[in-house]
Amino acid sequence: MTHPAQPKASHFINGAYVEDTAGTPIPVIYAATGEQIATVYAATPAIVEQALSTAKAAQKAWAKMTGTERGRILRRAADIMRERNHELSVLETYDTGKPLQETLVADATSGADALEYFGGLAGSLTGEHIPMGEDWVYTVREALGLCVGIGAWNYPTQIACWKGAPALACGNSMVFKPSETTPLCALKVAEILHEAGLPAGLYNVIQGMGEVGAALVTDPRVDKVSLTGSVPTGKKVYAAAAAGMKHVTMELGGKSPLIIFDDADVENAVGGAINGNFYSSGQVCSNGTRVFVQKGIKEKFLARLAERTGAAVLGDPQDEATSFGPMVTENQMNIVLGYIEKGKEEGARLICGGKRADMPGFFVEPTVFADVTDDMTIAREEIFGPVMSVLDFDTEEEVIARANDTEFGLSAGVFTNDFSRAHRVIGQLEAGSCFINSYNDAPVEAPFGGVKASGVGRENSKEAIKHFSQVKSVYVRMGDVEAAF
Ligand SMILES: NC(=O)c1ccc[n+]([C@@H]2O[C@H](COP(=O)([O-])OP(=O)(O)OC[C@H]3O[C@@H](n4cnc5c(N)ncnc54)[C@H](O)[C@@H]3O)[C@@H](O)[C@H]2O)c1
Ligand SMILES: NCCCC=O
Repeated sequence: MTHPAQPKASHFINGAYVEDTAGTPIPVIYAATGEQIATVYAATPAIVEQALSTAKAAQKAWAKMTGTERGRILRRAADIMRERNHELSVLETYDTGKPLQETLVADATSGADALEYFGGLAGSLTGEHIPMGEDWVYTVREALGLCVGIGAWNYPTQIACWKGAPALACGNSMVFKPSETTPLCALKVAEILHEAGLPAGLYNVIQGMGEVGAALVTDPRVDKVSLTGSVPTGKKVYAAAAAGMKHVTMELGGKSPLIIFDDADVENAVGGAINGNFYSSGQVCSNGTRVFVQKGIKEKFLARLAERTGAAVLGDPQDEATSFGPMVTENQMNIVLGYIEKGKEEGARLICGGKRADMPGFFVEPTVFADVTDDMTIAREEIFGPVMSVLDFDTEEEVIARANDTEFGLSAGVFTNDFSRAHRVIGQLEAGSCFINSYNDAPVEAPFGGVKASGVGRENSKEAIKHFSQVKSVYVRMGDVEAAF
């Protein structure tokens, strides 16, 4: 019998599902059991062409509609997503393995927030009037044209919406390629947008691996590329986009610092460290995986952390009582287990976890290492799994320098009851998305993105509008034109 997660077809183009079984088959594996639950096919060159030409053709009429008309469709799509939250969350759980307890509150709901927020902004995208004596300049905020979105596998619904909603609000069209690991959820986003009244051709989803992504990025009809992925992929995609002088947004990886001072509320700091390391089984780009703890509270912090981590419920992700799911794939599990072995070999002290869980599926126990030093592999490389490194520090000055000593700069957090110190420290941290006495909040109203190797541009908030539109300026002369001859 066909699994309920099997989509009607692999691609969604020009307002309808499209299949082309000549493409490479992509198995969809449910991470909690290892069972194949669906198959999609990578886009053939014919499918890539169909998606790009349809998106190119549809965009101009969409940009001519008023922002209010465009926004109404996005807000309708948000309402449908909220009505279907349970069904979409179950699918997200099949796609990623993340527990339903999480997907019910963090995925379709976050996608709906983006559609609602950018739908609300669409009618207010105006230019300005600049007086120049009796002459004047006016500016117009215009769409970029045809945008490509390429997604990572940890938040397939959210990424499809975080890119699609601002792109469409500004009058662009989009071809979105989900990660080949989680190809299912973006198709539902496309289906819902069209059900809400989006004209055909404006939001298309095609499947495939890196080659399909590369074919999209290098196509001369494409005006903008927004990638969520790793730093190595980001470097390739950014270079390819630059060759065609395209706009980019790069949402990439991180190895973010979370700094806990002696005066912090220990219970809150432990909660922040758990949210910043074990949510989505550690598969979150902004995770604060280098937890710097001031020596005075180190042992108290570790004891409470081990106790609370021991309360994680590993199990069937579709059971709402489960609070901790598997790694997305067997490969990702093996990468994470490899890092855990490295941590042990390099002399970090294992506080809890440290191995594959004894159950079916790709589960790795939530793992905490203490006495981690800055040079250890687990403190330098992005693991993208449930492995927390706890490092000691003495002074504020020292911890700021060590926190910044990385190529990455996505996020950073500080826990302290001294608010002058909190702002002083955050002000010196090289990171794009920061937290004080909290960790990993990502509301649509706040800009999200990194500095240094972690990325270029911002998603969410009014900032995202700047990255999906451009400004035309028009000088208007009211008098005669003077010329030299
Ligand atoms: N900053 C953020 O917002 C954010 C959010 C989620 C994940 N991430 C990062 O994503 C990474 C994990 O996701 P992943 O393993 O799917 O990343 P990845 O870099 O392997 O792949 C990302 C996407 O890029 C595509 N791709 C690969 N090569 C390409 C090429 N040459 N041209 C065009 N597209 C290409 C892949 O098919 C996939 O869809 C982590 O590093 C994580 O930190 C960042
Ligand atoms: N909820 C924000 C997740 C973004 C990165 O993985």
